Amino acid sequence: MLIGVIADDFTGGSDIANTLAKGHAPEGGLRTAQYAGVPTGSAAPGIEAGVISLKSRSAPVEEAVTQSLAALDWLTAQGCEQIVFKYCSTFDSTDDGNIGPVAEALARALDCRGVVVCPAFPTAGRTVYQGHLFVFDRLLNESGMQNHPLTPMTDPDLRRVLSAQTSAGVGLVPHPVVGAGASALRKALSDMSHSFAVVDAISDDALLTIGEAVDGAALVTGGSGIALGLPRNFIRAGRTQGGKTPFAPVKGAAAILAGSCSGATRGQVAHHAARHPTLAIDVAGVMAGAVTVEDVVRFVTEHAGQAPLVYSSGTPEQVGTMQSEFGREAVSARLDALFADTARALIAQGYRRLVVAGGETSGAVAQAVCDTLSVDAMGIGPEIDPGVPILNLGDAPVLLALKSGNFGTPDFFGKALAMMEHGA
Ligand SMILES: Nc1ncnc2c1ncn2[C@@H]1O[C@H](COP(=O)(O)OP(=O)(O)O)[C@@H](O)[C@H]1O
Ligand SMILES: O=C(O)[C@@H](O)C(=O)COP(=O)(O)O
Repeated sequence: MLIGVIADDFTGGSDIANTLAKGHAPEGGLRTAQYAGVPTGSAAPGIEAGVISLKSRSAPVEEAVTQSLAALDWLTAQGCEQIVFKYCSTFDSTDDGNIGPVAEALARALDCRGVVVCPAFPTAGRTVYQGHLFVFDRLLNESGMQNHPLTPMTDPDLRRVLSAQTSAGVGLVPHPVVGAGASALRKALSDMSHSFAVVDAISDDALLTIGEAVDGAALVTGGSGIALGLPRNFIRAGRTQGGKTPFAPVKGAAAILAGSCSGATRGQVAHHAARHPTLAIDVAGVMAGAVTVEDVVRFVTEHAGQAPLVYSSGTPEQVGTMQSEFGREAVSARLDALFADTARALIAQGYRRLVVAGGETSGAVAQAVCDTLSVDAMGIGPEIDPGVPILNLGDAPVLLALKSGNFGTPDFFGKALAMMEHGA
């Protein structure tokens, strides 16, 4: 294995696995696998990039650090020469962490300084300029992310956000230096006295420059965009040939599960609900024990073949009401468990295609599917929308799409199921 990724959630893991598998034309990508948690055995032969997806984004700090270091150990044991710490392109974190503490622990373990911090993903509208994170034309704190149920982002200055999470120093490599090319950037990084360098990137060209500049660096951190230029370093050095991963479409029972409350998901829910059977979960009913897994599974199976959707997604006001009544963690834990148990039951009944919206939700569902099928590795298929590939699991196989809350066009759910059935 050449590149090892530690992703702080499952949608983020499939986002960067997609980037590594696709690579950049003309070279193509690496043979990539995504893992649900730290695998117990060794990687399958021939895997060149391994992405370990953790559920560490909103875990307690110590747990996030421990999980990440365990992931580092496994990836190092597989021979990885470069480690990427993948966090969200909207830098989702709390005041305590976990981006700062995890990045600091990895930098210490790998003895690195001037480590790149760059969540930019221009294709999805995320750019970094003068150390500030934009989502399309809005600063992060005005993008909707200030209302996130678990990790509200209220400051767009990444230096300030990261500095609040770690005692390690945070510097900036501004746009003009990146624009001057890979050698100038490499020099700026090696001259950096701080542990971390927030690096501006407002285009894919900037990400490719960063990729070239970090050739040989033991640790890089960022969103999925940071991986854009990494496969070609290994391909150009003759370490691998690169190319495209083959994919076999799957017919069979399908369902859509949405626990994300992000703006894009709520639009996708409205779009799909106007055309297909849809169950809006009564969140207070779930908390009171009045709405059960059996109710949800019954709804899905009664509408088999009609692309049924089950969602808990609510507006910031609805989320706020539930959280103040029942507690933030308690609501999330109950809903995540409801979706996971639903997925477990559906897979046991032979469902072959699941589309899931939301990072926490996807983590819970993908883990349940992996457990049910007794697998921990997922193959990477074609990209449905930027940052969201089809994943394949097990021998049958089962296909999954793990959609980040804010990704995808309004017709994403139907498009994902169609692509799973007919191919790209
Ligand atoms: N109606 C709701 N009220 C409160 N919390 C909710 C509601 N619906 C979902 N949640 C919780 O909000 C969190 C959304 O996070 P996530 O699944 O990561 O979505 P995103 O990708 O949009 O961040 C989940 O933990 C989910 O269980
Ligand atoms: O970088 C991104 O935006 C995504 O890969 C990601 O991490 C999404 O997280 P969720 O919004 O929680 O799904």
